[in-house]
Amino acid sequence: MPFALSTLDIAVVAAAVVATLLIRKWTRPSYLKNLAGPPNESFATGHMLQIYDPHKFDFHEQLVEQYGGIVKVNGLFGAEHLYVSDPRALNHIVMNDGDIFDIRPQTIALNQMLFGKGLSAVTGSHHKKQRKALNPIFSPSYLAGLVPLFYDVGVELQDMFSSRIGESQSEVLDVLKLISSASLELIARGALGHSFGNLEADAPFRHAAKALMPTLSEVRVGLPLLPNLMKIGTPNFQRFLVDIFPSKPVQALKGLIDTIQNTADMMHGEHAKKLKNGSAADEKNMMSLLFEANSRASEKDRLSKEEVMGLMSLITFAGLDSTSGAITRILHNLTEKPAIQQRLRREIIDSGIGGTVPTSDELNSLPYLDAIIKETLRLFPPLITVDRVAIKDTHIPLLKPVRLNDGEVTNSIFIKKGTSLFIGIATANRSEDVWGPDAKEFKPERWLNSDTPVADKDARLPGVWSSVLTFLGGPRACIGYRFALLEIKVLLVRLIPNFVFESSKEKISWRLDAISSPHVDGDPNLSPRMPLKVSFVGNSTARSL
Ligand code: HEM
Repeated sequence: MPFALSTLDIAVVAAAVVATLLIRKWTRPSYLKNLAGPPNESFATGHMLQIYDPHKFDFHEQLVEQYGGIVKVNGLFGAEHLYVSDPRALNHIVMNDGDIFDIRPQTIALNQMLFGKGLSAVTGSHHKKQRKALNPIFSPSYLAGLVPLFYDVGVELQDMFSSRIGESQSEVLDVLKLISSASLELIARGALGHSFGNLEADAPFRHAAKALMPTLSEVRVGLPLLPNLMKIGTPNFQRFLVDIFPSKPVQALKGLIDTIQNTADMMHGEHAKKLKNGSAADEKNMMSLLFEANSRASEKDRLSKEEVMGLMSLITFAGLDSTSGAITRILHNLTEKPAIQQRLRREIIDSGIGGTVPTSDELNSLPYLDAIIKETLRLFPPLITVDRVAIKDTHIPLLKPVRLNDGEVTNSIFIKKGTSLFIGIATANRSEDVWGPDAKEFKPERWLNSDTPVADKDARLPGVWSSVLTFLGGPRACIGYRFALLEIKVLLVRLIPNFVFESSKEKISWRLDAISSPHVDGDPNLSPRMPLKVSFVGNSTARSL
């Protein structure tokens, strides 16, 4: 008789996993009981529903305002976590003790399930090996050579805007949709050496890319159980469990993962073929260089096929919604501040940059554009928190002492191995201790006078870029931040001098999911959208700028 599991069997396994978790939590005394934090409202969900509530950034801000730069919050079934935004503590967690605070097993399991064995699903020496292999292809000099390729996509995007507006001179367009297709094509051509055709071509991978984040939002509640469930049986058995799991979003996710993995497999095949027939060296894209270097690497440094495929999928998805969301956020912000939009347009037009293929130095020579990007990404980081777990006991110092529940004031906290924490990227980026009393205001000018306009040098954040935490810092800093900045600049340099962006009648709210995305208020559809009124910059306007 073939082996088969009923829904009841699955429920029993899930209940056993939950019971094990509960017993572990109940029998372990809390060493954090003296640290202040909000009262626990639910034993089952702790503060997780508030922390992950995509509409409640207020909760994050209140944590910091009420309890300070390090706060105890509750996780599922009585678990305790820390929420950290104190700059000195963050320097330790992200930089000095960067190897002690790594990604949590849940997150690693999820990343591995989605993208395979790329950077964000590996730790320790595997992680170091992959970073070493990727550093050359994310270097400023290599990326500078990709600008013409980025520029071609920028021109295609501009054409797409123009054709949509057509004769009418102005039209409400879903700006996010257009920018996302440009972003995907830009990663495909620049990073993967592949093209999904013109920006509007229909491709299964395009659908998967668009659907992944909304589908993940639907299954998010079950994700903390993932690492335990992934320990059950062989990969084939786990696959079987997923196949029979009676849930529409889980089945949708399975289909998306298959598309992602099949596409990575297909691209791996294309590159391996080019390497074999000697044409890889003629290609100008990041993966060709990686394949070539990997073929020459010593056995100890060489990446396996599984790792390379994992990296291809990860790079595509890590760079997609984050960067297209960032560009869309910049445009949204500019609709609310027409004078700033006008001043930016004038800077780009007067510089003459963008009419022909710019160099990366030219793109970096526009101070107001730079300031707007920095200020938008500081105030609105696409990832508002990331999570970590301490893999050793350690102490972390604080810039601002906190008062413990017993009344004592302390300027350092002991952290025990196994403690999970949230790094408050957005709360640190908006901290008055770091940026001064106007920290929460949108003021691009603050960047015109200084590269690091912090109020207190000791309060500098450990960010890899401009002392903001948006791309994190330390061993797990975003490896693609220069790619993202170049992409943002190339696309804005094509769009801003040619189009005026204004609000449409629809009200937009940003959902703070794993990656923030814009949604139309009252829209029952979970898919993100950003309708904006877009008009041609008239000749008279251009002259008057
Ligand atoms: C505005 C755009 C972007 C933002 C805000 C952003 C932000 C981040 C952050 C905060 C992390 C750390 C996540 C963690 O450790 O939990 C990260 C990691 C990563 N990012 Fe980005 N990213 C952006 C664009 C890109 C692009 C364009 C690429 C690739 C082309 C990319 C590739 C990666 C990769 C591979 C990692 C994993 C690094 C590691 O674990 O060592 N990102 N990113």
